[in-house]
Amino acid sequence: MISEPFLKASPILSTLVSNGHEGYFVGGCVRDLLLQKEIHDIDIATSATPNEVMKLFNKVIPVGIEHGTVIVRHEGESYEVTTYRQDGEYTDHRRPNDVRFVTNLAEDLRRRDFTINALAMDRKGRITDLFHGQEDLEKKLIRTVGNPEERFQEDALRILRAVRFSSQLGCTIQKDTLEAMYAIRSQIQHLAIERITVELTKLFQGQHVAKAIQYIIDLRLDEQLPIFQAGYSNIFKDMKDKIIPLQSFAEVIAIFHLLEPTIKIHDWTRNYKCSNNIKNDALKLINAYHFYQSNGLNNWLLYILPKKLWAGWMRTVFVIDNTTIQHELLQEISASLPIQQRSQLDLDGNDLMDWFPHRAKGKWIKNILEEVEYLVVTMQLVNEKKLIKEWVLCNRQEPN
Ligand SMILES: Nc1ccn([C@@H]2O[C@H](COP(=O)(O)OP(=O)(O)OP(=O)(O)O)[C@@H](O)[C@H]2O)c(=O)n1
Ligand SMILES: [Mg+2]
Repeated sequence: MISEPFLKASPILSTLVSNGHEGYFVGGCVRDLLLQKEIHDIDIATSATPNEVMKLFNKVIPVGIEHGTVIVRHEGESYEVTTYRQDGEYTDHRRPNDVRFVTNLAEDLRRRDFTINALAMDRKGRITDLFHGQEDLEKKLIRTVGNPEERFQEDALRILRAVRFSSQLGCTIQKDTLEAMYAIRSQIQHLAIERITVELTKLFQGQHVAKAIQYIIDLRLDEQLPIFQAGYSNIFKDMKDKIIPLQSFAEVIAIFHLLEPTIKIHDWTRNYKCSNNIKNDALKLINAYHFYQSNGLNNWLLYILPKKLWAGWMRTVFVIDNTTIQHELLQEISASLPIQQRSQLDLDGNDLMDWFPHRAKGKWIKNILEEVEYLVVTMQLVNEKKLIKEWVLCNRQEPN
């Protein structure tokens, strides 16, 4: 029953227990174990106070003592060990205002969002399930622990989490939970945007993303999100029947933009506070998509599209055009490219200045380099300095 990552973490529970405290694996890791899904992080709940936890373990990082969380490092892994607690209200929509430590597991589980996330497991693999979480997992049902309105008022991110879990697990959202989500939905506007972006990323990665998008439309959740708020309800509706699981938020943005070209990539990345990596990847996906639209699959496309974006680009083309592109074809074209990057060109700025000694440095150098690069990549010119020189001297006597 207990799988490898739990075995690796179980000495932490043993240390807690042998020192007179309680310790359990809790939340998402127990849910994912029961679903036989890959476990990414293991969280531990304990009756020990943060100070007690810090005394018991050698390597600790006090990340959020006021919220009861200490990271314990063990055999190269990090584990969040959190004292049993009840959250106060989240008036800033990021963290609870105050946290009250409690002494028993039941009270800690009661403050959690959904029954499927309110499961605990001891080091022997025995499950504590006070709210029929296992039954709901089997029925694939998302249901809040206790009063749904209270749970969503405490943290409106849970509204998006419910939809995200429906995408990841294929769950249906229980009726009362769904009604509360609809009633409380305007609170989403006050959430920190970074938290929303994380949820949307996970939502689009889920195998059942189409189901999640239907919930977004039915509950009109998009009206609470940046940009969509301004009345772009077409975007989710347009993608509903075509969407497939996406890997990165760059693909999500690229698809949003292709469905609503009046909104630029940088509007999405600014509003959703994306990293430069996401922004650059989204721009590359879009450039490659437009180039493909006008020219089809050719050398230049493969030259401008980094290999790490191939899969995302193929998904983008599939969602927008319903066209499947064979990976082997991309592989074949890429392998046949005469150069992979500008530095492999048998020409640089110094060559050009030698060939045109009377011309002042200027934009013409960049223009010729780009032109030659395109000709070489598309096999219209051989990548040999002698031949490139001939071409340049014949064709580019006039500065441009
Ligand atoms: N707004 C939230 C966020 C988290 N939790 C509780 O804290 C646990 C851990 O939170 P987190 O790691 O953020 O989510 P997971 O459910 O573990 O999902 P993931 O697989 O994305 O980590 C959840 O299972 C849930 O019990 C909650 O009640 N309310
Ligand atoms: Mg987790």
